[in-house]
Amino acid sequence: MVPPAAFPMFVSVEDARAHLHALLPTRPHETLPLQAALGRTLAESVTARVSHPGADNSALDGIACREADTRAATLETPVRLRVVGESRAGAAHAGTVGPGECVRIYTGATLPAGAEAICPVEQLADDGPHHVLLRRPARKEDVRRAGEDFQLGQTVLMAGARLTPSRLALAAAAGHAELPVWRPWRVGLLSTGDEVVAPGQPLQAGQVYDSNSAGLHALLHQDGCEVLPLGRAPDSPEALAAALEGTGGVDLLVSSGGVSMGRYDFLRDLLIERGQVSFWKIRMRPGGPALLGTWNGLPVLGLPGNPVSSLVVYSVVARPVLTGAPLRTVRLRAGNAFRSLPDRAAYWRGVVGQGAEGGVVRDVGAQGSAMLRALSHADALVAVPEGGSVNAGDEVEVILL
Ligand SMILES: Nc1nc2c(c(=O)[nH]1)N[C@H]1C(S)=C(S)[C@@H](COP(=O)(O)OP(=O)(O)OC[C@H]3O[C@@H](n4cnc5c(N)ncnc54)[C@H](O)[C@@H]3O)O[C@H]1N2
Ligand code: MOO
Repeated sequence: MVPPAAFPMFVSVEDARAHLHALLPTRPHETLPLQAALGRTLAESVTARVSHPGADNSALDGIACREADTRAATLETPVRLRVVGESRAGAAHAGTVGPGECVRIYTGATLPAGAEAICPVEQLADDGPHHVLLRRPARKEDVRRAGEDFQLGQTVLMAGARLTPSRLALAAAAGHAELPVWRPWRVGLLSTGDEVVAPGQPLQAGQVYDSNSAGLHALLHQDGCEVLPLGRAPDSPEALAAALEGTGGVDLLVSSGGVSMGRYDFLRDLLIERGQVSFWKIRMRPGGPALLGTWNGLPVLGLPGNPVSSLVVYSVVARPVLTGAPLRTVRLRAGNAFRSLPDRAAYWRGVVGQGAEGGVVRDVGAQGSAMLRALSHADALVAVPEGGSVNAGDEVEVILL
């Protein structure tokens, strides 16, 4: 009888993510000024310290007045109003606007008491020094209401949000000069294999250039991680163990290669025999052989060596865990048939386009695990659940890359 494995095997994609999440340490917060926080993840929700706008104000340069006074205004029969003052951004008119009166007002300036509508300068003509003629009615829609964007005390950004330029602008408008963010994940990145050579070096027969480091480094960087490149380790248990020891305090080591069924797949042996394994093999294709475990307390995500597989497993399993945000998915019509095996979810490399009835996704052609050129054309992964089969024209779940 074959003894049961001492660790989970053939886990689902969801379980693989949960295992990775469970292995990662808790990170400290830090507080950063807005200009340093781009791309970081908020550690606490942000509440507004002011309302925005702070008061009813004008969306246009023009005059503010009582709307009812101006309803009859046309080009031929303009309405005449008396100008009783001026309201500028930062210097509001103190008085009240009465019937038949208006104040000159500028974009962003507080609406004076009594006025509730705006007529822009393009629709005005001066009629002597103290009067204006309106060629059309003033409109309430051109008043920006106090708090219409957000209100004092309202939560404007949720913990876990990735800080984009527009979110930094929002935080500033809400009165925050600095924000609490998580320290970025520190990730060591290692390629394994005797045959793997740094690009730019001469290539001997049987060798391949290290594409995994280039692709994974870029993905990690895009996801806000601090990457420590550890280069390449040959297929020897000693060299691999030395590489695992030399990671200098990273939160996670991401490696590629050496996790499948071969005799020289030593990363697998090291973690199984001398480390701890959280799981080996994921019910997904490509990327099935991936392995997760720890080496002296260091979490190690062993991605498969095949170039497409390593990038796809990272994107599907590791990305949502490291960013703390769900993958961006859409449902689109399939431009061709997609299927999966009974016991594996499939992630087809696809390209999103426009069909007669809206968005459509087609496969990029070559789906082999070493076909990087086809992957480079893909902007999406078509996710087909285990045992699934999708016909052209059906709706399918699409992960945007
Ligand atoms: N008998 C079986 N063989 C294989 C299975 C299996 O289930 N049974 N699984 C296959 C699948 S699926 C994959 S994926 C690969 C994964 O293998 P490893 O993770 O052990 O990776 P290696 O054997 O080290 O390399 C595989 C392939 O990838 C190339 N490679 C490796 N590292 C890099 C790199 N940094 N840059 C570019 N290319 C790289 C390597 O040269 C090999 O061609 O196993 C299958 N086999
Ligand atoms: O992950 Mo292997 O992904 O099918 O080549």
